[in-house]
Amino acid sequence: MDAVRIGLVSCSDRASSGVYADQGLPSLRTWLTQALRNPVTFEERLIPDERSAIAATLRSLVDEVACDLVLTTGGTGPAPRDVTPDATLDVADREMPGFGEQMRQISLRFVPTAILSRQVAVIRGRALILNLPGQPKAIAETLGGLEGTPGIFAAVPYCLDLLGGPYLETDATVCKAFRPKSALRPPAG
Ligand SMILES: Nc1ncnc2c1ncn2[C@@H]1O[C@H](COP(=O)(O)OP(=O)(O)OP(=O)(O)O)[C@@H](O)[C@H]1O
Ligand SMILES: Nc1nc2c(c(=O)[nH]1)N[C@H]1C(S)=C(S)[C@@H](COP(=O)(O)O)O[C@H]1N2
Repeated sequence: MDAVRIGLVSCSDRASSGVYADQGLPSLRTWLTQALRNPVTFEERLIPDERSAIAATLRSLVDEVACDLVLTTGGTGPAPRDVTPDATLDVADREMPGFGEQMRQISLRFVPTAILSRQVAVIRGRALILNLPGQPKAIAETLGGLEGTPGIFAAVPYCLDLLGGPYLETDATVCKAFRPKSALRPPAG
């Protein structure tokens, strides 16, 4: 099975300064560890809501650390210090608007304020970068979806195929990934 390197970035002034314990990185790591069958190396960063620091972290994770996928959490709202989507667009080669659209649709089933998230997804080089909201419970909600509505992670494996990345295999009880039949490989033992 292909090895995969995943960058996790928690953008939070209060968690990064120790006001509260960060729950963003553990929530991301837990969900991905349960969902993926591939051997995964996580690269974790906890940083304040500073646009230049977030952009530099994303560039480093993709260009130097060679992450195939990067997920951020936090800083997607309208408050002045919520700048994660802006920093993500700063490092983008191309936008993938479907991810943000689908996340807001899913989140609306949980909170009416879901539309306040400006979250984006972009491609940089051969990597996919996804913004998730800061509420720790929003991570499982948006990645995994809910009854009848697939979460956004269902589309990530095929997206990485198309970018020339590793072939991701998921545990279907956590996340049923979709690929066209022509892109399917026989399941690895
Ligand atoms: N990394 C995190 N770890 C734990 N809880 C968090 C984290 N980020 C957000 N939260 C929780 O979600 C709530 C809403 O998140 P939001 O991103 O609006 O935080 P914030 O008010 O911008 O502050 P900060 O950026 O300092 O976390 C916070 O009040 C906090 O309870
Ligand atoms: N699934 C989910 N999405 C959510 C939320 C949530 O609790 N669950 N909170 C919303 C709220 S209240 C805000 S302000 C935006 C932005 O949050 P952020 O600044 O923490 O990224 O995400 C929204 N999306």
